[in-house]
Amino acid sequence: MASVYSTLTYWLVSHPKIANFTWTEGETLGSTFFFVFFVVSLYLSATFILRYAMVSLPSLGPRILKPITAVHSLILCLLSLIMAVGCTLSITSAPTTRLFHAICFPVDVKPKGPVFFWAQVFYLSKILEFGDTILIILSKSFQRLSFLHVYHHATVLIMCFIWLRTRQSMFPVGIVTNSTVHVIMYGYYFMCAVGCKPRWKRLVTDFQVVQFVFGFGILALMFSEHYFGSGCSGIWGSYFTGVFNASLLALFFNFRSKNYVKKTKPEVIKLS
Ligand SMILES: CC(C)(COP(=O)(O)OP(=O)(O)OC[C@H]1O[C@@H](n2cnc3c(N)ncnc32)[C@H](O)[C@@H]1OP(=O)(O)O)[C@@H](O)C(=O)NCCC(=O)NCCSC(=O)CC(=O)O
Repeated sequence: MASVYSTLTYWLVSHPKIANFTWTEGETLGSTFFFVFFVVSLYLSATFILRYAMVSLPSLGPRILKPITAVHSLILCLLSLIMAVGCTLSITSAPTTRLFHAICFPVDVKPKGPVFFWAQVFYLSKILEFGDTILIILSKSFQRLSFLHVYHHATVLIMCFIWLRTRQSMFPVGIVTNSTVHVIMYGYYFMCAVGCKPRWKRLVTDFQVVQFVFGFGILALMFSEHYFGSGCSGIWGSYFTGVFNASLLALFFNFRSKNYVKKTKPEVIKLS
């Protein structure tokens, strides 16, 4: 057990590429406002154009699409697992006095080291998640191309860029919780794609809702430390995350009530 822990810690935290990672605006891959603007615009316009082009084009068919969808979901499931473990170890293997940094970075924090490395991987993984949208469109499951889906995929990339750009406190906890939820979510999608649709779809949605509620708890802790304690880095980024979190919570409550809450039929009053 100890050797598994030390091997994982070496490959996911202490490896020189991770330990010496520095996020530098304009130098690190995807680290400019232009990049984010370009990628998000490309995503939105490609989604819009493909969506309408596919109306008159034939669907690729499940024999081609299902294996691609399965591989895509499996890759994201495994990548999410690696990010969840990597970021957790990066937080916990730091000296105990720095554990609180997972919630509140000092105001003069430098964007380097393992936690920032995992934030960069997490940020780039959000571009890989755009594949979900392409697969939905190619399969012509247009009812699944919801506002929630497109809004989430586009805005989450902007949020991750802001995390890095503002050295935003709290993002390590965000990476661990979201990656953990995505292990379950992409596991669910993988099983759907290989033809064994799980019965625990509702549980996936509930985990997603819990992560947003939990996010508010952490946000409150961070704000209290920022305004009544020694101060935390990236406070304006935290406001963005808070608003995004609230909008997703509202959209997921709506999704939940539409998908799982049983509709009771109005009682028929018998007139005798
Ligand atoms: C249970 C959910 C995860 C998914 O709900 P859905 O209604 O979309 O689920 P569903 O049962 O229709 O999905 C099954 C279908 O998805 C296909 N499928 C498989 N892999 C996929 C992938 N990587 N992307 C998109 N679709 C995929 C399967 O082949 C199957 O098709 P077939 O039915 O033909 O066999 C839910 O909680 C949810 O998140 N709903 C919002 C919709 C959404 O886009 N979520 C992801 C981004 S939001 C997010 O990610 C928030 C977060 O950060 O936690």
